[in-house]
Amino acid sequence: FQTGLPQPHLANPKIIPSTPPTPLKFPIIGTLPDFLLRGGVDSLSQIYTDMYNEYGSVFSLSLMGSDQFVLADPRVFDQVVRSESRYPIGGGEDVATFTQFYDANNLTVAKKGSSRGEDWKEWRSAMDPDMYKAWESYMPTIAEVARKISSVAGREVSEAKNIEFVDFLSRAAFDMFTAVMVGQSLQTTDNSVASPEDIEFVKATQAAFDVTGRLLSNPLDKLFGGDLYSEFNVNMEKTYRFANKMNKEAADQALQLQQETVTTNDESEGKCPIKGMQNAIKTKFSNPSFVERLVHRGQLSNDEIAEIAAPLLMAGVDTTAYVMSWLYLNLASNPDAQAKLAAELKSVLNGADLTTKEQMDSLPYLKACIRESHRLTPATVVVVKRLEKDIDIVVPNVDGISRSYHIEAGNRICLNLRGIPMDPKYVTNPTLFQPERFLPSAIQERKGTPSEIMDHPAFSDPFGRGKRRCLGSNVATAEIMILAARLFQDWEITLSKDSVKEWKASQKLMLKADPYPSMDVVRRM
Ligand code: HEM
Repeated sequence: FQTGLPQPHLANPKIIPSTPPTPLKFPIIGTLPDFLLRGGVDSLSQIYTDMYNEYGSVFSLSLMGSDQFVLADPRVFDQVVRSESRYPIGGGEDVATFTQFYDANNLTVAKKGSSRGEDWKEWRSAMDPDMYKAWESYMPTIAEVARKISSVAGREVSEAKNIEFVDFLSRAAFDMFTAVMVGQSLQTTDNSVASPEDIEFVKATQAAFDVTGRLLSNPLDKLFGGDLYSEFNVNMEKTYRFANKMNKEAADQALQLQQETVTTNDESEGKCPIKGMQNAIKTKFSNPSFVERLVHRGQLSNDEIAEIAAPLLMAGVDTTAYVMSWLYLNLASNPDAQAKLAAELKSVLNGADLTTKEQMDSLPYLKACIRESHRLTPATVVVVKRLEKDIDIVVPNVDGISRSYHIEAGNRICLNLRGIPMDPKYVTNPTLFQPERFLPSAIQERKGTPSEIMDHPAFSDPFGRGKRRCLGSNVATAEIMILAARLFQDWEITLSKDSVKEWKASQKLMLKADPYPSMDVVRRM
């Protein structure tokens, strides 16, 4: 790799059409034997590092009919992102458990989110304003929930030992996201108030999510996973029913309130409905929830708003929990980094909640911890794009020669998050958790050097690239930062003395430390 890569095009005679190196490939099972020999899904992280070390910047693998073309360089990967049409294919389309459930239950609006073409575009345009763009407005709500979560963390995890810290994080993700969605938190982190029905809801959602992960990532479960499909359906049904009811009640309430307010204002505003509506929104909904915003926007019916609850919860809760689980594991394993973070939080927030973007921007060490956690322990090993049309990918100047690779529509192109980010040529001491490498001064220092590649946006977060980038990326980032800002101001989070000392990154729907060590949550002095 070189910095400032030239960007040759295919007419350049120095570009050699090539095929990517790949392990021995068999009919139907593809490169599965090599994959299993390298350790299979339980060694996924290591496999992508090992293959990068063995094959270099480009290689391919093929698991049970699913071909992957794996790139190390984000600038090369961006050729795929730049070639996206108006309607790129999203990852959701491959999640068969969900799409089959939507089909079987005739859930047309939910299905649109993981489809493509105009259906997806219409769905995404209905969601974007109130989720992707309005993220900042949810910060105070999230901060209020984070405060409640933090107030019971020590009791629930360490004193009463009601719950392991990693499960506490999952429930925290639930509490925060339901508050964004319907305006009030389910408070599943607090055993003294959580209803058994709510806890059941969390468990069913996690179970559906985990089964989906096994079916998606384990090529053997894909073949022999009949029972897993029925396990998925049982849990998904529970989740769907609960989430649907939660959203429908919130939407109906919002609509009723809106109608009442409009009527009241009609009387005082001489029956001007627009003025009445504006007043309704100003007075009754000074900080509306996502569902209330959708109701006010009037693009979707209340039944449609209810239908999207389960898919969004599925997409938004456990994903956030997985990412947080690595962040807290890294900070518990590196007490010095945690102490520096606590010092930054104290000096910037001085006990206050994190409620504004300006505060967020004044917490460079917290941002660096999140960024470094994503480098060292990403929740997924690759960023994936499925091709809508054939493409010729040009990989410039490997061995002094540029190569082009013709990849056909329908195949997957991946950016390897375990290649360059773990390569000592680009990152010093890559196996260590060192947030300092992502402080603004360090980023500035590596400008113009080969290591600058680490600061490419495709490496910077786990939310994907291009038009199908995660709908909830901004809200999830806010949730992660706000909760960390609260918990690390209030508590010291450490690995329990008798806890396991080693774990591996095991593949569920995303990677999770397995076994996840026990943690203690002790009041910070
Ligand atoms: C840290 C937490 C999260 C991670 C790591 C994550 C990851 C991702 C990734 C990688 C994609 C892109 C898939 C693709 O390229 O097709 C995606 C899409 C999506 N995410 Fe997230 N996500 C997170 C949180 C959330 C939240 C909170 C929501 C709730 C709104 C959400 C809703 C979605 C939806 C609806 C899509 C599909 C977007 C589309 O196809 O247009 N995610 N997510």
